[in-house]
Amino acid sequence: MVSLSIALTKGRLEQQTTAMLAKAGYGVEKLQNKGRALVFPDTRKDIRYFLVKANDCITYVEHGVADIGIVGKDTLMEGGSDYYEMLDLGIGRCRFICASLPDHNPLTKSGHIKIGSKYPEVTRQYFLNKGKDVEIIKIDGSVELAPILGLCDGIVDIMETGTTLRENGLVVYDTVCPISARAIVNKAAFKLKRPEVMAFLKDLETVKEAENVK
Ligand SMILES: Nc1ncnc2c1ncn2[C@@H]1O[C@H](COP(=O)(O)OP(=O)(O)OP(=O)(O)O)[C@@H](O)[C@H]1O
Ligand SMILES: O=P(O)(O)OC[C@H]1O[C@H](OP(=O)(O)OP(=O)(O)O)[C@H](O)[C@@H]1O
Repeated sequence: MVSLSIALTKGRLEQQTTAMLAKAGYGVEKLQNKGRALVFPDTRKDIRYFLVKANDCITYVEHGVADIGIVGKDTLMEGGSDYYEMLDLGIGRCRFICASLPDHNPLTKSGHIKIGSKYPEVTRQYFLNKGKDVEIIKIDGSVELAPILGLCDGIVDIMETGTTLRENGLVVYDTVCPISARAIVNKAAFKLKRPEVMAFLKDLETVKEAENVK
């Protein structure tokens, strides 16, 4: 049996995660040159990686199929809690923002407001803390469209470069919180495979610190 199983989030985090693993000395060539395969043995260490959607990364870790998962803080904030969040990797940096059309600040609008988001729990918590009477409309993508078409008074979404908001004429009214990728660990694996888990996290932390020094 392999010593560690690691679930990696596919998509935007994939390339930065594999680059970090390569810098840490892991054998991720198969991940870097993949076709449609989903499971990848490390070519140097007793590790296997698999690529999953962000929400599924948490599920695999919670069920112990993955000992470790690499996933965005946005996904962790939205659901699941049966794992240990061990390390901020400092990659996949972006932020949650509240945005809308110019002169349509949902934060200063009185009474009932409608907010569109892919992240209903993050949105609920954010507006609850602000004491607003909010109705959340769950949207699965192209969230910026919703206030433009009048579906809602504003959105809570991820912003990285700001290009999507700008090109759609929306403005940021507030930053909810910063986001970056985290390493999460299965609770049983943390006890039963502690030396392997800690060695892996230490290797990634060393790369993160070296990058910060640059
Ligand atoms: N500009 C960005 N937009 C969205 N996510 C980003 C961005 N920059 C970094 N991320 C991080 O990358 C993770 C994966 O995002 P990605 O868009 O690839 O997958 P997704 O949210 O499942 O979307 P899709 O359903 O389009 O595949 C996010 O959860 C977030 O932590
Ligand atoms: O600030 P920017 O650099 O423009 O990035 C932010 C955009 O990227 C994400 O969408 P994504 O591309 O994942 O597509 P989606 O709308 O289908 O979620 C996010 O929801 C924003 O729309």
